[in-house]
Amino acid sequence: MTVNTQPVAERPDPRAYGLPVVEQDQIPDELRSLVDGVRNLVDAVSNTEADSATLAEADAAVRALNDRLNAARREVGTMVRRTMGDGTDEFGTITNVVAGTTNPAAPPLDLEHVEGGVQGTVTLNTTYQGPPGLVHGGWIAALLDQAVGSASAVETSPGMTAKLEVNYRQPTPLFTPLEISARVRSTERRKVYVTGQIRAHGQVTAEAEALMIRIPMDEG
Ligand SMILES: CCCCC/C=C\C/C=C\C/C=C\C/C=C\CCCC(=O)SCCNC(=O)CCNC(=O)[C@H](O)C(C)(C)COP(=O)(O)OP(=O)(O)OC[C@H]1O[C@@H](n2cnc3c(N)ncnc32)[C@H](O)[C@@H]1OP(=O)(O)O
Repeated sequence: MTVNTQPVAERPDPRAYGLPVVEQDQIPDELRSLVDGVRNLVDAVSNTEADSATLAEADAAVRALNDRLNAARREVGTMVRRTMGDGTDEFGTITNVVAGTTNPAAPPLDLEHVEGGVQGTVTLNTTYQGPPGLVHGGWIAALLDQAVGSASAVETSPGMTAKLEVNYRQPTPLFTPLEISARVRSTERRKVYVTGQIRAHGQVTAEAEALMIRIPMDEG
């Protein structure tokens, strides 16, 4: 295996690309709590059988909140910097749909840097449902895409997914802790070959092979 782990200083700084950066630990607790509340709200709305009066009241309240929150919006492309458990810094798009800190549509997934890649656990509710009681295949691919991208970013430097092949081995259940992992297998110039897995109850339900292309360092 050829893995060229690069020091943090050699990784691209989003500011060089004109993107604003927010520090993860400066995101207000109130916003984190709101994100969690809205995530639960999406689940509640998706599944509610409340009466019309209750629905109308909820609709008006949500519309009023939208107006208030939209009065102060972040720039599209805002990045968040977080320091991982092992001291390495990682940049992510703040609203990333799979792992964005401020995105209520993102499942509560935290990928930690481990030897050779990343791993994390997530439990998905009906927001992510495809077949009855099971995770949607597109979301399985999205979780794996995020994991392989993150593994490549922490082991080498950030890049774009050029190719992602997903093998669906077993149905992936909702309401079950899913172990997500990804490892860099080899690198060749800007090409990074990564594999990823999702496990439920210790059994692989889906696996991926991906090719990431690292962002060129001399641009910005
Ligand atoms: C955007 C810049 C912001 C910078 C901010 C700084 C830090 C940010 C930190 C992290 C944030 C960045 C991303 C993380 C966010 C989310 C992660 C989730 C992952 C995704 O959700 S991401 C979206 C889906 N993804 C796409 O939307 C890609 C569309 N696509 C392209 O943007 C280009 O297509 C690209 C970039 C892939 C390559 O373009 P390119 O011009 O840079 O590279 P080039 O063509 O020179 O190829 C170089 C070598 O890769 C080989 N190669 C290229 N493509 C190949 C392929 N498909 N199959 C087999 N080999 C391939 C060539 O054959 C050559 O190989 P060789 O070295 O052997 O000659």
